[in-house]
Amino acid sequence: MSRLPQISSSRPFGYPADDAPLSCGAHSLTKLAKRFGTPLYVYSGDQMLERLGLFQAALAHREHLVCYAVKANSTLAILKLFAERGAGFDIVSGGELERVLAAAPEAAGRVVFSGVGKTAEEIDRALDAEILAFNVESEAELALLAQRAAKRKRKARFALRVNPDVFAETHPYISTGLREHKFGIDIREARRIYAGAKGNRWLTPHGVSVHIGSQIRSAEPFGAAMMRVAKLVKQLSQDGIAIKTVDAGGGLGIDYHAAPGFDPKAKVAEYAAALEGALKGLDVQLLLEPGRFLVAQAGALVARVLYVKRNGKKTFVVLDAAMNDLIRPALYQAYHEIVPVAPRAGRAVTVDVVGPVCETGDFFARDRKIKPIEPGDLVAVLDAGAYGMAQSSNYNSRPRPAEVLVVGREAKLIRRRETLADLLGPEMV
Ligand SMILES: Cc1ncc(COP(=O)(O)O)c(C=O)c1O
Ligand SMILES: N[C@@H](CCCC[NH3+])C(=O)O
Repeated sequence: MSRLPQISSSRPFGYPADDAPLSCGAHSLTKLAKRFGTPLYVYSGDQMLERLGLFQAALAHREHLVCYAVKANSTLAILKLFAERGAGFDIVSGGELERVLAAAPEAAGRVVFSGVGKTAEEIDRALDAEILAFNVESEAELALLAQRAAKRKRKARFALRVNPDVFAETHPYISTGLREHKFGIDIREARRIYAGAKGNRWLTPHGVSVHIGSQIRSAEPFGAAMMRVAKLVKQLSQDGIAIKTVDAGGGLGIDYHAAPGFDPKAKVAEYAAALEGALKGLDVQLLLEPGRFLVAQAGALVARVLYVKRNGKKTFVVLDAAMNDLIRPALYQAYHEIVPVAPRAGRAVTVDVVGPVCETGDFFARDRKIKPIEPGDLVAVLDAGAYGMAQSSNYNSRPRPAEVLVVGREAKLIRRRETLADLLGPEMV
C-alpha cells in the first residue's frame, strides 16, 4: 500500500499501489463493477468477523452472547457468516426470523425477538422455533405471549425491554431510551409486571433487556442504562425472580468521518468496561445486540458517474445509485465519505453528489470537496454496510443493487441484481 494506503485503519477499502484502483482485500472495485455491474454493494466479510471477534474477546471472561441485529443488514450470507462464528441474532419481525431460519437454522435457539408490534402469527412462529427469548415491550404483548404460549403448549422465555429514561446523544430519529419514545416499558413498572407473570405456567421470566438508541459514540449512557437494569435485577431477586440474562441492546456508534484516532478495539473495550462496571457482582449472562458496529464500515456502495452537470453556481455529479439504494443521507442528513475508485490527478472540486430519483432530497453529499471526476468514473460511498441495502426500496421503480461478499481471496455474489421482472412480478392488471 503506497500512495493512499488505506482510507482509514478502520475501513477495509484501500489503494494497494500507485495507480491501482480502490480494492476490498485482493479485489479491485473496478473489476468487481465490471463483473457484477453497478450500483453494487461490496462487503468485507473479513472485517465483519473481525468486529464480531472484538466483542467476543472483550467479554471472553464472562458468559455472553453477541446477538447480531439483523435489521442492520439482513442478507442471508451475512447471517450465515456470523452464525458460523457462534453469534446469535436480534430480530424485529417474522421476516427476520425466516431469514435466520433460512441462513442458519441451528441458530434458532440464539435468537431474541424485539419490537413493539409483534403479531400473534409472528409469536407463534417464534415459539415453534424455540427462540432464546422474547424482548417484550408492553403489558398487552406479554398477555398475548402468555395466551399464544398456552395455546401451543410451549413455555415462553421472556425479558421485559425496559425504558430506562436515559438520554443518549444521537440523531433524534434513532434515539429510543427516553420515556417519551414508543419503545419498551417504563422501568418503574417492571417489578410489578414481572411479579404478575410469576404465577403463569407458560411464561418464564428469563431476562431484562434495554436498548437506548443507535449511533451512540460515548460509552457513558450505556453504563448509565445498565446501572438501572442491574438495580432492577437485584430487586427482582428479592422478589424471588432469578434473572438469567441481561441484554444491553445495540447502538454502539462508528466514526463516519473516520478520524485517524478512531480505534474500534479500544471503543469496544471501553463499551464492555462500562457494562461490566454496572454488572459487578451479578451472576448473569450478558447479551449484546450490535448491528452497525459489526457491518457499517465493512461495506461500500459502488456507483458509476452518469453525468456531471452545472446549474448556476453548482456542479452536480449524477450517479447511477440513488436514495432508494442508500437512504441515510436523505433521511438523517447522514455523512458518508465518497472516494473515486481510480483517482484522477488534478485539483479537488466542490460538488453535490446526487442520484437519478425525482426528489431534491436524493443526494449522497452536498458541497463536498472531492477529487476531479468525469462521466464513466466509478465512485465508492463508504461505510454503507449498515442500514444501506436493508433500507433500500424500489422507489421510482428502480431494481435493487447486487451484493458481493469478500472473504479471504474469494468474492462471491450473495444477492443478484433485481430485474424488471422482479419489480412487476407481484402485481396484476
Ligand atoms: C432493539 C434493537 N437492538 C439492536 C439494534 C441495533 O442497533 P445498532 O445498529 O445501532 O447497533 C437496534 C437498532 O437501533 C434495536 O432497535
Ligand atoms: N436506520 C438507522 C438506524 C436505526 C436503528 C434501528 N433501531 C440508521 O441508518 O442510522
